[in-house]
Amino acid sequence: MSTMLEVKDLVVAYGKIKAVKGISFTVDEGQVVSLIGTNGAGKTTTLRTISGLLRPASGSIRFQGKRIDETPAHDIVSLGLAHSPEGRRIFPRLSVEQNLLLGAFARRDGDIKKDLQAAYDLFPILGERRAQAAGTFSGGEQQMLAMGRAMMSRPKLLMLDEPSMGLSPLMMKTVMSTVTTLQEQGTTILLVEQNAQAALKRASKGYVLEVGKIVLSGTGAELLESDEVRKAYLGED
Ligand SMILES: Nc1ncnc2c1ncn2[C@@H]1O[C@H](COP(=O)(O)OP(=O)(O)OP(=O)(O)O)[C@@H](O)[C@H]1O
Repeated sequence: MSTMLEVKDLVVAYGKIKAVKGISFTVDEGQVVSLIGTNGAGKTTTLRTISGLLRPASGSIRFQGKRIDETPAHDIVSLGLAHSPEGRRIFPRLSVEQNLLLGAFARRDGDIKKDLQAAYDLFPILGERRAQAAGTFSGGEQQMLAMGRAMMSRPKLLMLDEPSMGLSPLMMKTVMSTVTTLQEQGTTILLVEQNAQAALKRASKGYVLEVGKIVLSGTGAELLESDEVRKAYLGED
């Protein structure tokens, strides 16, 4: 299995405050890798840095062997790395379809219609409501839209920032089972979650982030069984 993403000794700071304090991890092709941690652990900061929206203070990020830590964000999308952000960040006044098309901005080929259909196959509600203003969608529907939009760039690696946040258990199940579907279709996934159970169940590999440092790693199953994870993240005594 080849390494798709390699993050090495990554440090990210906001002014004098270090939010990420020297983390290293890898994502292999075809895997779902989960990064879990509580509020403020540095999960979003890590994803935003990989996407090129923030610059590291030190360390390196390689995507398919190529360093990307100085590459502009739009070029990173073109290389095949997409980010579905926390809080979804959809465009509320635009229609569902217009939002999806924005996800294809970096594409130059002519298959965009086919990919729209693939997004509608993945989440039928997006197709049924393609002309509806996205701002009128529920939280779960907006999450589906954000994932569909990220898939429109045909990513090799999809990064999902807390897709389960604020969703009903049923909606969460739908969104999470899509993670498995996308993996089966050949997409590699880096999943950031506070919901350790949902994220680790699906993960080939997981990392636990605490105040900017990786404190534990292992297979998803190993982490779900570990006492530390059970106590801190699954609320067990
Ligand atoms: N723009 C910013 N300016 C200053 N500090 C920031 C900024 N964004 C995040 N931080 C700080 O960096 C740390 C890591 O934040 P980050 O959002 O990466 O955590 P997180 O693990 O994604 O948390 P959450 O699950 O709450 O989203 C926190 O202490 C946060 O307050």
